[in-house]
Amino acid sequence: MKIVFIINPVAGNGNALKKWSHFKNTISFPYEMVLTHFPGDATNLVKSIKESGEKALIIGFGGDGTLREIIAGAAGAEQLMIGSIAAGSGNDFGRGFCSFEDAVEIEKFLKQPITTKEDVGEFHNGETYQFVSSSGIGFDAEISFLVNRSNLKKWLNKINAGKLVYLLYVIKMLVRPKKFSLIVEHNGQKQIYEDVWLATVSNQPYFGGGMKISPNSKTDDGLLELTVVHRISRLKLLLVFGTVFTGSHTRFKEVIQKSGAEFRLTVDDSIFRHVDGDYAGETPKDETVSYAVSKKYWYAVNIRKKEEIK
Ligand SMILES: Nc1ncnc2c1ncn2[C@@H]1O[C@H](COP(=O)(O)OP(=O)(O)OP(=O)(O)O)[C@@H](O)[C@H]1O
Repeated sequence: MKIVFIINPVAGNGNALKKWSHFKNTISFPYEMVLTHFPGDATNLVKSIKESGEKALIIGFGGDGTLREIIAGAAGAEQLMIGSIAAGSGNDFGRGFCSFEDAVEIEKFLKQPITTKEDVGEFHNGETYQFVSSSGIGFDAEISFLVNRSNLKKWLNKINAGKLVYLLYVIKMLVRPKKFSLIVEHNGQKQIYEDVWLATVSNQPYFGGGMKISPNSKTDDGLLELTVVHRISRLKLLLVFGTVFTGSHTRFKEVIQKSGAEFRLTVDDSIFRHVDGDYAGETPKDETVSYAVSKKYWYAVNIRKKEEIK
């Protein structure tokens, strides 16, 4: 079996490359490494490994966007195992799935490779978008968009305070929110929510660098969870924001959670959208977008017992 590291040199605002330059000196097994050159490159790289039919352990060296692209390329291939070394900014992938700590852990895994068959979410809107952790519209997506293109993020990352930037944009957005009406079609029922701040569809609990937005999500149950936050005052939203790190925000009546294999969402305005924290355009006004579990699975490295991961 070949081992391929895919390194996103811009992940973690360039810290991934620095981390790799140290990490590679600790590897004592044969491997291949490849750098990504542009957004979407990781998907193409993995697709070409998939087409070769060769058995491989692919280790994403980056953040959530890198892992999403790798898994989009690997989905459906039984001969590919996917692992990661957290080298991005938020690194929620490693909170919901297994992530290698160091080269020694990879070596241990290679002696007895155990994998878990995992879900991937997808939605269609002109093209198909895959998401591994979550995809959302509204407040959170607009913040992701602003955070990711922020010079402040780069500067704060240099002093290891990158997470602060998220909080700063939450405050900025509270002053000028763009709320919307949302129609949710789910399990044969249709519900309308007014004054919606955000709607997020999750495959795993974590989002936004450690926020437990969807505490009941499981990565291999064939289900996705929808979280809607609506009809809430700015002050209470801040309170809810403070509880999302522990997952206790779900007790507020303004936070709706539903579980299912498919959600059809329609909004009354053009609203910012993200996939795994990366900007993914705007969801169109009055056009229904279906979010569902893909028919294709992927195989995650399982370096602990399943009970310990969940
Ligand atoms: N060579 C490259 N140049 C520019 N962008 C790239 C390149 N390679 C990959 N990308 C893009 O970089 C984006 C950001 O990467 P990634 O999400 O892994 O890091 P991050 O944003 O720092 O971490 P996190 O998502 O965990 O906060 C990815 O969505 C990917 O499309």
